[in-house]
Amino acid sequence: MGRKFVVGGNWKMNGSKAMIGDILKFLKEGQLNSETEVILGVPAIYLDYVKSSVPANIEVAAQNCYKVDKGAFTGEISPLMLKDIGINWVILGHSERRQIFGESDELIAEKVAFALENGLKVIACIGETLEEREAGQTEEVVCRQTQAIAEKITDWSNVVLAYEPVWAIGTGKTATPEEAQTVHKAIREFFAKNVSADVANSIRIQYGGSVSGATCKELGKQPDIDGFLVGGASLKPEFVDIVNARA
Ligand SMILES: O=C(CO)COP(=O)(O)O
Repeated sequence: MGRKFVVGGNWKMNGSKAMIGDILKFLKEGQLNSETEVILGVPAIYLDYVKSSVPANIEVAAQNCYKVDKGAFTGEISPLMLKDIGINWVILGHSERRQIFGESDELIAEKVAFALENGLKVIACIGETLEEREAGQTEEVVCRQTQAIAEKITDWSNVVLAYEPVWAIGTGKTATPEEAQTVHKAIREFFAKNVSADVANSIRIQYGGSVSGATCKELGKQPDIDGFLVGGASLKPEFVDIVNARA
C-alpha cells in the first residue's frame, strides 16, 4: 500500500486568536486534497481553541510534551493532558527544541516512546546543521538521531519522521529536490538495515525547511518524500497549495 501524503503546518510560537481565525478561514475555503493528511502544530495555549473550531479533516498537534504523565514539572504538558482535550498528535525533537532548549537525542527518544505509549501519534524531527553538512556528516547525524529513537521503540506505525536540515529552516534556502531525496533515501535504507524492510517501506518521511508554494511540487515528486513539515508558509494561504502539492 502507498504511503499517504502528510503535510504538517508548524506554527511555532506564532498566532493569536485573530490570526488563527484568518488561518482557519483560508483552510476552510481552500479545497484541501482529501488524499493528503493535514496536521496543524499549534502553540499549547491555543490547542483547545483550534481543536474546537478546526474542520474535521484537519488534525491538531502539540509542538512538544514531556516524558511523564504528571507531577512537579512546572511549565510542561503531558501526553495524557493532550489526549484529555482530544489531541492525537505531537511534534517532538524539532531542531529548535534541540538547539535552543538543549534537548538531547536521548530525551527526545524518551519523549517519543512515552507519547506513543499514551496513544499519541508523533512527528519526530531530525536534521543536520550547516556545519555538519559541510563536514560531510549529514547521513551520520540523521542516522544517529533516528537510532536513538529506534533504541526506545519497536512499533513505528504511529510515527512520521520529519527530515528538516537546520540550515534550511526559516532561511528561505530550501534543500533541492535531489538533496532532500538523497537524505530521505538514506533514512529509508537505515530502516531497512536496522529496523525492518516493512518499516522502511511504510514509514512516512516529511521534508521541512523553507517549503513554499513555489518549491513544494518538485519536492513532492521525489519518491522518498511523503509530505512536508512547513513553518512560515503554514501561516499563509499558500499552505493550501502545499497541502495540494501532489494533486
Ligand atoms: O521548522 C520548520 C517546520 O517545522 C520549517 O520552517 P520554515 O518552513 O519556516 O523554514
